[in-house]
Amino acid sequence: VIPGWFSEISPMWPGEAHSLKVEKILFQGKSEYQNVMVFQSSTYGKVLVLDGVIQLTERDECAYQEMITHLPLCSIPNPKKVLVIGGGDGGVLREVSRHSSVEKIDICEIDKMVVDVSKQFFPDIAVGFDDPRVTLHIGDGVAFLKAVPEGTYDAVIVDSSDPIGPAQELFEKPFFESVARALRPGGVVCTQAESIWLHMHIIEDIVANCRQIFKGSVNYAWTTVPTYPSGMIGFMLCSTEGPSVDFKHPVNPIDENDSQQSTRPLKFYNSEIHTAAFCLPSFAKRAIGSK
Ligand SMILES: NCCCCCc1nc2ccccc2[nH]1
Repeated sequence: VIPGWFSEISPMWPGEAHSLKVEKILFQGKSEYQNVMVFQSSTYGKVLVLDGVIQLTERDECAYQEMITHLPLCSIPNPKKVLVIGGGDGGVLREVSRHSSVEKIDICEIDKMVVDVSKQFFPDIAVGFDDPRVTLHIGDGVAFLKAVPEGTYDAVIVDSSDPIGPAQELFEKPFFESVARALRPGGVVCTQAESIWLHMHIIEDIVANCRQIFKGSVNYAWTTVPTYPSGMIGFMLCSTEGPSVDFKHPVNPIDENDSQQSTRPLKFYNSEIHTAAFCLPSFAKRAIGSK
């Protein structure tokens, strides 16, 4: 351990560790589910850490939040009802609320401490909770989805941490089946789907499960996030049987004159990077291969 530095050491990425210079530790706590820490970094703003794993930094969270939200929502013509599983920091809610067609946003986050800490230390991210369309449920997303009537949502966004910890079940087949049941025909899901550099086997298993469960499109996309291990993270984009969805070509662009564009313009997402996100290096195309 180097004094004044935080290193992200984990058995999920053996032999490597991204480090950030620490100015000051702002919060340390233990919730029912995990250790929670916030620190002021020297160059990436404030940082949220759960069980020693970096979840977001103020400087690069836009890349993750904007892509995980707009890749699905810009791929269908008129999203009305959206469910967020995880996402307790509020960043996905902030991005979903840019879509004026959306009438209802449900969010199910298991750890209340994540919500409270985000509101206290990351107000520009937790601003998402202020939207009147949002209903917050504190609980397990697996149980929440079992109680949801069939065909309720146009889109589900699974903004989870990694498979080791509270989010483990969100990477397993039964959960994907319950997501498919909760979506309307031609509905879409976007999940946090790890890195092709670190977790290709996990991704292959997820893709195989999704190909069995989602009879529409199944695509892997990715974005760069400097403070995530390997500097990138991927997304699984799937649609249910019904009106076809071409994830690679946004049919529902963010309307430029939407209220937030003037006060809070998009920092990362645009329609070109939407399409580019689905381009994969050859080793990943071979392993994931979509027709
Ligand atoms: N090693 C990559 C981790 C990716 C984390 C993404 C993430 N981490 C979260 C924590 C709380 C709420 C929503 C979150 N979304």
